[in-house]
Amino acid sequence: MYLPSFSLKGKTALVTGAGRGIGRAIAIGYAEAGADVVIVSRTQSDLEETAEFIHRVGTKAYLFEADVTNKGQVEEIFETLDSEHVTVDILVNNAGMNIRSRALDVSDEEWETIMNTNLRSAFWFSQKAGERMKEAGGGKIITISSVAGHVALRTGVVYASTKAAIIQMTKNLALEWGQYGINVNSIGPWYFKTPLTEKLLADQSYLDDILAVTPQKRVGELPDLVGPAVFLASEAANYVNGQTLFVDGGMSIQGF
Ligand SMILES: NC(=O)C1=CN([C@@H]2O[C@H](COP(=O)(O)OP(=O)(O)OC[C@H]3O[C@@H](n4cnc5c(N)ncnc54)[C@H](OP(=O)(O)O)[C@@H]3O)[C@@H](O)[C@H]2O)C=CC1
Ligand SMILES: C[C@H](O)[C@@H]1OC(=O)[C@H](O)[C@@H]1O
Repeated sequence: MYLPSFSLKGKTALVTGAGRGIGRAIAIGYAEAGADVVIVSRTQSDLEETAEFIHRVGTKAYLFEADVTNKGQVEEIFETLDSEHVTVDILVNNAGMNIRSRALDVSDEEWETIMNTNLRSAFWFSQKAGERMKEAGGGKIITISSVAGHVALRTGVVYASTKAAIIQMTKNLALEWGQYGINVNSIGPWYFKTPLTEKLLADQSYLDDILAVTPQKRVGELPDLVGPAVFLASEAANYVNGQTLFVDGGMSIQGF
């Protein structure tokens, strides 16, 4: 039999930033693929909405209202999961944010906030999940980068630096943890309409600029991202490691 399984039945996935946007879509998509889902964000009402979708699909949702930039809260999530004998088979480091300042205007506080949210939190979750996956004999770790980590965008140097660092962190963790059956990969989206980008994409001239450098001439729809996320979390990606999959309508290959 050649076709590996794309099912996530019997697996438990932890998705950070699952209160809305891409994280919510991935969490629901994983539930539709059969997984139970641990969902993390700072807004309980958002988490409850996501959980409602998961329950309708018929799998379990574990809600954690937490700030991923607070190491104590990250540790508490894993301590609670351990105490409830919940094993994280799949980790998606999705939580992220951006403050779109020009380089000369970036404040130290902006640097800290973007770095801690986008990069440091992903490393902390990866360490916690990775040590457990090593004991369990394997797992999947997926971190959401961006085309901004691969090509220069006008959306901020600090954000771009975090997304480029994610691409390299993915390679290094794959190098160290591949021997334990852990697959560590990243997804690099171009623009998708979410609360993070809604205002930008509502500006027609900005949208025209985006479409001008996008071979598929459209921004992403959330199902376009959930498919690759399910693939990388499934057995179908058991020999994919250290890679960044750009889900970008061809934007990152756009030349002239
Ligand atoms: N949308 C796009 O076009 C693109 C997005 N990306 C990346 O995708 C990821 C998701 O983006 P998107 O869905 O658009 O963003 P949204 O702002 O729509 O959602 C972000 C989610 O992360 C949560 N979050 C943010 N900060 C924290 C924190 N400190 N602790 C816990 N949760 C947090 C938010 O919840 P709360 O604020 O309630 O905590 C929310 O649930 C990000 O990493 C982003 O960089 C990459 C390329 C393109
Ligand atoms: C494609 C980028 O990641 C995009 O740029 C932004 O301004 C948003 O932060 C999105 O993440």
